[in-house]
Amino acid sequence: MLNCEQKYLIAPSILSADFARLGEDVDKVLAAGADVVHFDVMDNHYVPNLTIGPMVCKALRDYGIKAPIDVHLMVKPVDSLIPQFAEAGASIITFHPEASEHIDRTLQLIKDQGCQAGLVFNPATSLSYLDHVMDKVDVILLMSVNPGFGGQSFIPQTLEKLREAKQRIIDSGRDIRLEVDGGIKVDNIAAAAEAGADMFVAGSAIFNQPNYKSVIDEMRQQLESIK
Ligand SMILES: O=C(CO)[C@@H](O)[C@H](O)COP(=O)(O)O
Ligand SMILES: [Fe+2]
Repeated sequence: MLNCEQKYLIAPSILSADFARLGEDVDKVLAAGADVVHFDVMDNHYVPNLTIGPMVCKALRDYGIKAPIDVHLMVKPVDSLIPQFAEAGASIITFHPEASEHIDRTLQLIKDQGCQAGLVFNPATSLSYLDHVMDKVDVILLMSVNPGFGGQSFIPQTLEKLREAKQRIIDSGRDIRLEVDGGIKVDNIAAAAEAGADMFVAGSAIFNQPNYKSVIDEMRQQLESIK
């Protein structure tokens, strides 16, 4: 599960990792200081790309990965995959509200499986989906790109949406993580944090550099600067 004590969490997206050596690469990024493994699941239906499923999540656990695994489901329908990911060792499962016929039921299903639950908002998806389910949400994930691919550019309007989501979290009085995903780099992570984010997904910014530790250290320095 997520470490609630730690103010900011860095979650490398393994979409940009070396799939031929996935266990080693995930070990390497965790040893470099990452907190959470962000695991992007795409079905070539809800999004135009096809990635990895529960077997790969289980393989990472069997390999010895102990860090929280944050499963970002970009699939439709979602419910049938939830027990499979919980069984495979997922810690957090998030899904897009447009991909579920019954959002409250899907959130409850995730929690019943012993995982933390979250909703994911595309750039043009309204936060009003949160209106009646704040009590069931552990994580709110705002996409700062359209889902489907790594390596896209951060959409600046996300900053205003992060502020709105943060206000909703404050108003709820609950301890909810605010995650941002897409185009996060050393030069914009502080702006996302200032707008309210406290969990940062970064794929290409970390895995496309030879020294993961230096990127993660620079990201933490940026976050330190706004404390
Ligand atoms: O969910 C997604 C894309 O749909 C993300 O998790 C990306 O994989 C992040 O990659 P970068 O934008 O950081 O390269
Ligand atoms: Fe993601």
